Amino acid sequence: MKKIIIATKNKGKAAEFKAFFNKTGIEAYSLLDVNNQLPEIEETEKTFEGNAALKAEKIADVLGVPVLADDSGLIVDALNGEPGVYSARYAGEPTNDQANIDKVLEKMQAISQEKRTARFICVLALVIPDSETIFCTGYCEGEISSEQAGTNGFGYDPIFIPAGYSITLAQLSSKEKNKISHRSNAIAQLEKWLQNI
Ligand SMILES: O=c1nc[nH]c2c1ncn2[C@H]1C[C@H](O)[C@@H](COP(=O)(O)OP(=O)(O)OP(=O)(O)O)O1
Ligand SMILES: [Mg+2]
Repeated sequence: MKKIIIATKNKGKAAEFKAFFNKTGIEAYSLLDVNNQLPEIEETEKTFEGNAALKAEKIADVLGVPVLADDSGLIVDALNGEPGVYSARYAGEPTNDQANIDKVLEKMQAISQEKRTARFICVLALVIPDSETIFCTGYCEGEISSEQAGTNGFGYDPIFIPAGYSITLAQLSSKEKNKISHRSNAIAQLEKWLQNI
């Protein structure tokens, strides 16, 4: 495979995928780089797998080339798994990272630090025309901070302290985040598939 489209409009995700594919010699483009008229995709499924497949398949149908999609989110134990599959629109649409962070912190105000366990999940769907869809899943364990800190990364990074650290993902460099993130764990599995394609 020489070229892949990442079916995302999220700049933060696109940058993380490009950093990875740069090292493999596969050219990676996100939907932010593609000029074609592409359909708006409504994420109507109730699972990460469902939405990842939906995003990859719709774009692959139009472009006819290999497409990788990422559906990801934050799972907070004390919130019964919320925001989960609805992470991007937790505080409503259009997506607003700061409003989402504020909503999580607000709902967790009364929860003590030892009960603030959480994890990020990343489900990747790789669609290669005329072949079966491949799924890979990665996790990053950690906890929700009491206050937001840091400006790197995107999404919920400013309130997520990865296990074994005392600072948030948004206080780590992109290189450090990419060593431990749910996305890089999922990509590590994908790499094994890519070697055989
Ligand atoms: O590494 C991460 N660091 C912080 N937050 C993250 C991360 N990974 C996912 N998240 C959050 C962002 C968004 O609130 C939701 C993903 O939603 P999700 O629909 O998969 O992505 P999206 O709508 O931003 O872009 P797109 O669908 O075009 O790929 O989880
Ligand atoms: Mg989305």
